[in-house]
Amino acid sequence: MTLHQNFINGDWTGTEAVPNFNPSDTNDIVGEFARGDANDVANAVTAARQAFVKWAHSGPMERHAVLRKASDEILTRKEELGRLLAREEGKTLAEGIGETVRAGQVFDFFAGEALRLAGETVPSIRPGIEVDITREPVGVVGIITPWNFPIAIPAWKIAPALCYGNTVVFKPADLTPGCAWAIVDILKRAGLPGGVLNLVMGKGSVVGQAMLDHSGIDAITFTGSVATGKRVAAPCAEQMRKVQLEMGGKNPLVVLDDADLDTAVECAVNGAFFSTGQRCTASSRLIVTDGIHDHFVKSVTTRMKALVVDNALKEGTHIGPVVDQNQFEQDEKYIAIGRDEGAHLAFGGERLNRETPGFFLQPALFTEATNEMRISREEIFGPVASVIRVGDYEEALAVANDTPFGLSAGICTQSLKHASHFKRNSEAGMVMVNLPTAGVDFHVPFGGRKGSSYGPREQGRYAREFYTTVKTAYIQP
Ligand SMILES: NC(=O)C1=CN([C@@H]2O[C@H](COP(=O)(O)OP(=O)(O)OC[C@H]3O[C@@H](n4cnc5c(N)ncnc54)[C@H](OP(=O)(O)O)[C@@H]3O)[C@@H](O)[C@H]2O)C=CC1
Ligand SMILES: O=C(O)CCC(=O)C(=O)O
Repeated sequence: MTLHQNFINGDWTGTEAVPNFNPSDTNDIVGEFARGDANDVANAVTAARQAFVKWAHSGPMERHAVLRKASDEILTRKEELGRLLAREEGKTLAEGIGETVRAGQVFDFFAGEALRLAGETVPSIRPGIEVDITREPVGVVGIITPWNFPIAIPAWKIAPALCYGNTVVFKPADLTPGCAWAIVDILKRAGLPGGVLNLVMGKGSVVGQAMLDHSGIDAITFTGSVATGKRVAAPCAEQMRKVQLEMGGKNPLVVLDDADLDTAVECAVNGAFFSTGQRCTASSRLIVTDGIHDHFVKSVTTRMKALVVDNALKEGTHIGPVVDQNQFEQDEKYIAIGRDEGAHLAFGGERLNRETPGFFLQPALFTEATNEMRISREEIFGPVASVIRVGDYEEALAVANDTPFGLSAGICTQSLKHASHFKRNSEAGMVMVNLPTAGVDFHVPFGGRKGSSYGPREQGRYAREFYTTVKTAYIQP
């Protein structure tokens, strides 16, 4: 089996390798991937610092060309890369291809942005002086990504980093190195100079920690759990470097009496269970008013019974496996906690046996849940959702906002008054009306409030707030 090596200073390197398993079929080894260490991180940082001198001053056309070529190749190979994604992460093939397309679109967007770099000239308050405001790259950016969007999240961090003239040390999740390796290989062949993008695969506790400890990294962008996010933030504050954290969610979907039932059910099922519920934007709290509650629960349950949970690569599968044994145990643990707390397991929650040995879990729906229960407050990150019954819109809004998180929030209603009020008063970074809480556009800001996010927004033009630093120059000609 081919060894997929790390990529440092323009060279493939590394001999120690570990197999990467398919969560739909643990007999299937996706590939052998190198595991780096602190020494590799040090070499990658040195290479990135050296390459920064030139890349920071590269012209917009050079950056545009590389990003554009990468986009073209990702889109051309979307079936193959989507299959790799589904095989290593467990999303269905359709979801894997969809995410690959999203990654291609992100590179295309930032290829365009590279041609739109601009500054401002403003008159000074002092006569005869000119003031220029320009943006410069931050330097060497450390990128640490999770397993749940193994091609889209690396894309929406790497593309803006390169677009704005930064160089990169990239550590993907240990569970999903295949997509990360493919993106780096594509960018190398797209003409990126050596050292501009360095890939160090391996464990967070080793490679990620070495990145946090290395003073040669100027900024760190991270997506993952709250616990790790806090570990990333602390040394960044200590060393006064820029940090951007995208973490968990406990996203509410409010369903009001006047909602269109079919729309509400689709939003709930898609938001809560698609991608096996492994999305930080998943709707894990379904907050439903009294009048529609019983119809809603019945219809969601009926819809859940029709979901096919099976091998991610099999045609007809709606829900793939949980990503690995650890996550499976976490999901099972929370299902037990929900029962112990007194919520009613209305459907699902059991392990499923399929033709291939994988981590298949029947999506679970709790009813009679309260917002105080741990299943309503802590991120489970699996196909588990709870229905919380409320009396009216005001109570629904209060419950929706009563959470340590604030990433995405949704409402299903036909009332413009309630939709507008919710849009204004929801304490979340993203609000959806008659749409699932998960599934976002690639060209607009992504991020949340409270415990969900820290630092500037990701994606779209707003990404430049993190990947650039502003310089104000005063000139007396
Ligand atoms: N909100 C979100 O988007 C996501 C949330 N999660 C949540 O996190 C839980 C655990 O998933 P997991 O992937 O382990 O999430 P983590 O937060 O542990 O991992 C995210 C990334 O951080 C790395 N990392 C881990 N420890 C350190 C460290 N000490 N220093 C620097 N980097 C580190 C990981 O490396 P490694 O390769 O070793 O994992 C991975 O690349 C999930 O059950 C879920 O609740 C997970 C993924 C995404
Ligand atoms: O819902 C989406 O489209 C994106 C979700 C995401 O980025 C995440 O789960 O980390």
